[in-house]
Amino acid sequence: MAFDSSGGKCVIFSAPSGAGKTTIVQYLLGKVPELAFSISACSRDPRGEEVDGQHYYFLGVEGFKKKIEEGALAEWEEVYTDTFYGTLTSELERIWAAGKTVIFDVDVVGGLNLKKIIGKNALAIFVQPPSFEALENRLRHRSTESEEKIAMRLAKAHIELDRAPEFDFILLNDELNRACKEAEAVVRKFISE
Ligand SMILES: Nc1ncnc2c1ncn2[C@@H]1O[C@H](COP(=O)(O)OP(=O)(O)OP(=O)(O)O)[C@@H](O)[C@H]1O
Ligand SMILES: Nc1nc2c(ncn2[C@@H]2O[C@H](COP(=O)(O)O)[C@@H](O)[C@H]2O)c(=O)[nH]1
Repeated sequence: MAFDSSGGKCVIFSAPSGAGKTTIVQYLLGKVPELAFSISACSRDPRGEEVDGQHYYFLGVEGFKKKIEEGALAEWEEVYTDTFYGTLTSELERIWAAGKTVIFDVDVVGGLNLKKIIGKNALAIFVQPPSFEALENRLRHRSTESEEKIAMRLAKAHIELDRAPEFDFILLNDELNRACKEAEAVVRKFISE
């Protein structure tokens, strides 16, 4: 579906699974009131404490495919086999209508697609883990995925790490507090420009 990408600003956080983008995005939402989170649609079931309409719109596979048919998604992807994720155009419109800057937590291909769609109104940030070993440890210690899913995410991470130079800014997430402060400074500057 075509939509007016000049309606407001966007900050996109992308990274391989486990790099820490959700942690940093949640920190920013607590610190920068001009930001509002783009709640993605997805086809998977809620995990742990996740709430429908807060963490994701949990549509199931059929519900998600219906949104594709309706042209309701600005971008979407089958991020892992049989699991669809995407950005509803209505989310962007809702947030921009409220006069806020959209903040995204999306995978690397989704982030680059959004950067292309939104153009100069987007700041695309790649969250870089300090090493591949650190990424693997973070994913394991989070204890949310099966071994099979961890292996799938790590295989994808190899390809995603090579795409870091295509982003506007590479944020090293070594020490979390330092990385959050740096992210906050970069985002505040972008919003004020
Ligand atoms: N700088 C850091 N040092 C150590 N642990 C961290 C750091 N940043 C995040 N973590 C931890 O690493 C794990 C992965 O972080 P997070 O869930 O934010 O990653 P993600 O990139 O959003 O992954 P996904 O794409 O799967 O949602 C979490 O348990 C988080 O607490
Ligand atoms: N292309 C998109 N990717 C998205 C979107 N929302 C989330 N994601 C990414 O999917 C994976 C898996 O997430 P998880 O919650 O199952 O761990 C992760 O990399 C997310 O960032 C989206 O709208 N579009």
